[in-house]
Amino acid sequence: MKIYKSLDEFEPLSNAIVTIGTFDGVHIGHQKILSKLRECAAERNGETILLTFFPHPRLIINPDDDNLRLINDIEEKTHRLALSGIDHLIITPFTRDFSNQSPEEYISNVLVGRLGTKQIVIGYDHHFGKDRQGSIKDLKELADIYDYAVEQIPEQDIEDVAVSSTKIRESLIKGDIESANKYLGYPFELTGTVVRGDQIGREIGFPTANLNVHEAHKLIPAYGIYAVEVEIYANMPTVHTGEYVAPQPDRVAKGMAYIGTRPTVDGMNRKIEINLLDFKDDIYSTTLRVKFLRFIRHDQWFNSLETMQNQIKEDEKSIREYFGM
Ligand SMILES: Cc1cc2nc3c(=O)[nH]c(=O)nc-3n(C[C@H](O)[C@H](O)[C@H](O)COP(=O)(O)O)c2cc1C
Ligand SMILES: Nc1ncnc2c1ncn2[C@@H]1O[C@H](COP(=O)(O)OP(=O)(O)O)[C@@H](O)[C@H]1O
Repeated sequence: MKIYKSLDEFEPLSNAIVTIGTFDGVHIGHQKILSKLRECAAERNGETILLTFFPHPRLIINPDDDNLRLINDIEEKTHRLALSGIDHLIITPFTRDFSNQSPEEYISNVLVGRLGTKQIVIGYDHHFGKDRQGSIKDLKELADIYDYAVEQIPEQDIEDVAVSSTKIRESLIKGDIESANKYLGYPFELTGTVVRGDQIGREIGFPTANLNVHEAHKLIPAYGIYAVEVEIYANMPTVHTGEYVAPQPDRVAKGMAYIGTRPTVDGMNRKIEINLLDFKDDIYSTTLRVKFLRFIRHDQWFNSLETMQNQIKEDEKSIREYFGM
């Protein structure tokens, strides 16, 4: 997969098969659309393009909107799209100028002029251009003039996307990781940098890497303890222009993740902390990609560090059992 960080970097193709959208989650609903895209490209001997936006359009149109909760950060999404077999991924900044184009300007400048679209694979509810005035009707009306075909994604497939997104969000918020992962088709992930905490962890025999999640708008699962698999990257490259190279973790480990406010130590802010099993190295400043596999229990207040420590030992037992360790 080739990555472009703006439309300006892209040379129009002679046979572009295009879809457009945010694809947050790249879940099983999205997968169906992406396989449709690949099928269309195979039939026409074309190349697939996915046009997506970063930052998320809602943040540009509504900068005060604090309700956006993303299932993927941009690196996670890119990785998932690469696995889905997309040929060209264009991640274009969603600016006001971009969004102010009329529907026809958008079709002629972007779809035809910039991409070389020969077929657009899109849902009946897709809107584009100034004030979202453009619709699939405009795409169909202008198809002959601009010489491209429109493949409408069946309504049921669009419905499946909405259902999957909703189920994933609701499941994560409840801590139902198994359901979320079923709808994602892969384990839900958090990616972040290891920062310093209060150094209490090592005192109680459970050092915990404190995770500073990269994406400020990322959806964080329910407070509680989880069985996780962790990829450790000394340097995780950020998404850049050119051929996508999947980042290779320097190490992988299994562990227990804690999400909560640490009521036992009078914590105030939400923390995400990971204790890795059978591990004892300094990993400050590394990047962790944490894959959530199972919910173990809710966050709790304990009347002493010792009672909490005993409970954490029980958590460790359950998690080792889960992993068969
Ligand atoms: C498996 C696990 C379970 C935990 N459960 C709780 C809990 O139920 N209540 C709580 O207040 N803190 C809980 N913690 C968080 C600890 O309070 C925290 O790791 C400790 O204060 C160390 O913080 P530090 O990394 O900033 O030093 C848990 C941590 C782990 C690793
Ligand atoms: N098994 C382990 N799991 C997680 N972190 C570990 C482990 N062993 C050593 N460490 C290191 O210890 C740090 C966590 O220790 P801790 O006392 O909890 O300090 P802090 O409060 O700064 O997180 C981690 O950031 C990591 O560098």
